Amino acid sequence: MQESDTFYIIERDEWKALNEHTRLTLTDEELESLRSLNDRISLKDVKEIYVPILQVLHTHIRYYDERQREMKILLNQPAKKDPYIIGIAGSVAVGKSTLARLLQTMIDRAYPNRKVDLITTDGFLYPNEVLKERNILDRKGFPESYDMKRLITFMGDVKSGRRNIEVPVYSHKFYDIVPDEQAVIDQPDILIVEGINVLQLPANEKIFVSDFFDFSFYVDAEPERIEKWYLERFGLLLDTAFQNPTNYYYDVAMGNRKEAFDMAKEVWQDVNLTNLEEYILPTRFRADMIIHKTTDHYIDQLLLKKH
Ligand SMILES: Nc1ncnc2c1ncn2[C@@H]1O[C@H](COP(=O)(O)OP(=O)(O)O)[C@@H](O)[C@H]1O
Ligand SMILES: CC(C)(COP(=O)(O)O)[C@@H](O)C(=O)NCCC(=O)O
Repeated sequence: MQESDTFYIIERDEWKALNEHTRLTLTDEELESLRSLNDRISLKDVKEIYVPILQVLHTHIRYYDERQREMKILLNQPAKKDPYIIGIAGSVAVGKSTLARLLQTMIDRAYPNRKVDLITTDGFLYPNEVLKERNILDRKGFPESYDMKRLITFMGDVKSGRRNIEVPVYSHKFYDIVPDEQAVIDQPDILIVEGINVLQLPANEKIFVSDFFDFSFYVDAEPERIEKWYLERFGLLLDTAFQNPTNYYYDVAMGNRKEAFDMAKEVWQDVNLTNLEEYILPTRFRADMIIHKTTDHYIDQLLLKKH
């Protein structure tokens, strides 16, 4: 196994060998139901990559529980457990939400008595109306397009066990925050927080979102590959959700297909790639684990923080 000062650098073959030591197993039916989350996730990946990831998380969660228990005794505090928070960062279209849903399902299976919730930080984007007012509608996803103060307050509220916390909901279909709709987070035992910005330092705040993370992932790939996945997803949406007359991209879907893809390529180049290079990639080494993907989402290497 190779290593740098801060990371173990583990090639796929070495990583999958770890599965031989893991006590966590999944039945064939469980594996099959995980795949139904995204029919392109291979069962081989679940066995070779995600089960050992779960084992790493399991080790961390066990020590977290133990430390919490001892600290509460030391401080004479009631024996209540603070939620364990997992962050997932990476570019737009790199596969964060797919990983988040997969981990949520797997953790749910591994800890049947714990409540595992998932939120995405796009709910903390300012509504389009505010972005327009500030003249930054074309900067959606950049640091200034998020209400970071609200996100950080949310993180503190979850950690301190507040009940029924309301979180705004973003719709990719409407390309905007959905008015009058809220997701409710109510004292989860484990919370997964997924978003391009979760390892960033907010401009006007003194603390990081990641100060609240107990473990964090960064999903990594070469930008040319991510662009391909972005365009593939765009093509899929052109044929489905965008066909709905209420969709933000309805006119694009009804128009010329080549022009639609030209527009998507421009958005990738000017918005998402620029954001990746300037603001997302620099946060990569803050993660506890970096999952590196190559062609067709094939995971070829994992980096695990040593300390
Ligand atoms: N492990 C994977 N295997 C196959 N396809 C994947 C995988 N992860 C993501 N994808 C596909 O890549 C695209 C982007 O994934 P998504 O999870 O929506 O990314 P993000 O949340 O980072 O924007 C989607 O079309 C998704 O189906
Ligand atoms: C809402 C987002 C900023 C967040 O992306 P996500 O983390 O959900 O992949 C992104 O999907 C987005 O809308 N970017 C703006 C440019 C575009 O239309 O792709």
